[in-house]
Amino acid sequence: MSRARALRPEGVDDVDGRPGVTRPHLRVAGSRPAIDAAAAETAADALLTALGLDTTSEHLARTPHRMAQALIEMTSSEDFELTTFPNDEGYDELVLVRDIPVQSVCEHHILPFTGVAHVGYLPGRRILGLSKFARMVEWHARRPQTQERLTHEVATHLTDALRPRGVGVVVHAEHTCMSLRGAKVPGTVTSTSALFGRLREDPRSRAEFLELTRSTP
Ligand SMILES: Nc1nc2c(ncn2[C@@H]2O[C@H](COP(=O)(O)OP(=O)(O)OP(=O)(O)O)[C@@H](O)[C@H]2O)c(=O)[nH]1
Ligand SMILES: [Zn+2]
Repeated sequence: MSRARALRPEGVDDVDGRPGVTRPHLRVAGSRPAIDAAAAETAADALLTALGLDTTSEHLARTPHRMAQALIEMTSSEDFELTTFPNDEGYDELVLVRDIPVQSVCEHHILPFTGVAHVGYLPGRRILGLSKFARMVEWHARRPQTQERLTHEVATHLTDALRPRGVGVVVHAEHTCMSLRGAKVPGTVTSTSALFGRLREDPRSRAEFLELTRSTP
């Protein structure tokens, strides 16, 4: 099953003949093969055993199952319909949805990173259903990621879907691979941004966007 089909450039592709409703497009890297939950559980059992845990004990008997299910849940996003509307009023100021929760997993350690995303755009011919900003962030976050790629993917997705005059995405997140292990620096926040169009090129729009998205979790 393909995750979704590619959007038409103008972002008015349809789902079941409904104009303005699209589904997320394929990732540049290609769609992911089907998840094998049974194999994941067997592998989790082997990993726990290799770590010296007794998965035959009553306490841990279902831990390989839970572990596999938890990892599947944290790295699987649900498709959604991306509803857009015509910008009949010609609204041309910034639309910004702030503090969207980010829950992702770093692809280097398969450990969570969490924080917030601020997503905004300067509308062109179409506007986006407000709930879809959060769905879009979640869709790109629920897989092994880097924060940079996540930020860029959301900005690209919004650009493809709406062809707006400008797009800006800022993500502030804490990586548990840095806070709980390794460097062990809890409280460090990584900030990333992707700015396209006027939000990148026009100094006033850029400054306004960055000022409004400065806050961290
Ligand atoms: N750029 C980027 N790096 C990340 C992200 N998530 C984790 N990393 C980093 O990926 C790097 C992997 O480096 P390695 O040296 O191979 O891994 P490691 O030996 O576990 O490194 P330490 O974490 O320093 O102990 C680490 O520096 C992580 O902090 C991310 O979203 N973006
Ligand atoms: Zn990591």
